[in-house]
Amino acid sequence: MHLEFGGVKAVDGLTFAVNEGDILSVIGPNGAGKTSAFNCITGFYKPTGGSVKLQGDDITGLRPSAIASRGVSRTFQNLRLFGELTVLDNVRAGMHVRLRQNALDALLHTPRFRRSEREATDEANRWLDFVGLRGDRDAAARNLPYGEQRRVEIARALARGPKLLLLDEPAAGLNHGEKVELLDLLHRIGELDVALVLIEHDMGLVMQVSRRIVVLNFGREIADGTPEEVRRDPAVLEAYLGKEDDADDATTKEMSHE
Ligand SMILES: Nc1ncnc2c1ncn2[C@@H]1O[C@H](COP(=O)(O)OP(=O)(O)OP(=O)(O)O)[C@@H](O)[C@H]1O
Repeated sequence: MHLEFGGVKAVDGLTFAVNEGDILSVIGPNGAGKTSAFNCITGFYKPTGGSVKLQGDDITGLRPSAIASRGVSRTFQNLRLFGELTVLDNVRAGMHVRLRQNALDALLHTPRFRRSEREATDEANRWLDFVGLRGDRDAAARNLPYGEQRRVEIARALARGPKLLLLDEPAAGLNHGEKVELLDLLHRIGELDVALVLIEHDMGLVMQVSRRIVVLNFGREIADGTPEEVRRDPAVLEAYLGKEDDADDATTKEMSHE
């Protein structure tokens, strides 16, 4: 995949494949092109080269809503909940992509519509249980603490029933306890029929949760391997430390404390 803004190569030849049950992290220094890659996959940007395939179908350059309805869900680096809506409504909003309710049923509040609304509420509650939400589900989303809002965002993305789930810096802004809970949640998502891709700066979390890691630097893929392989890769050490000759231990420490 390639993406250029003017002369800037934001993504310069990234290739990876993920399968259901995979947990893949995309890491790299600030500005490496991670979010740009997510934006290409989800249709927010149109790649200037290459292609994005979902279960064999070419989805390159489709509109974000078309890509979402084919089973690609994401969260954002900065939360994008509907702040005025309740927590439950935020998650139910995620589900309408696939419920395809009939407008006439909705207008007339037919029994079929009421039943489908009840089922949607039950399912939204199950996803909120799954992500471990503790806060009030009938409160406006913006009134929840930050860490809880992040859980709601993940619940909303899961409620869409994705085949591919992209989480952009899910640990950002979380405290230690919340990160421990996130790690557990990510492992449980890994047991669903979902291909999970994370962008994450918290190297402790990345090393513990990922089955595979792709490393980007200046838009280029410089490594792709298991956490152990990537941790020892000289090109990765150089990208993070700016030089190659440091002892492994120093780098490992640096990466895990970022
Ligand atoms: N809309 C845009 N217009 C022009 N340049 C952009 C745009 N979005 C990103 N870039 C540039 O593309 C490059 C990659 O940015 P990107 O945000 O994808 O990096 P990142 O790896 O996600 O960084 P971070 O870890 O800081 O979020 C950077 O040089 C950035 O300045």
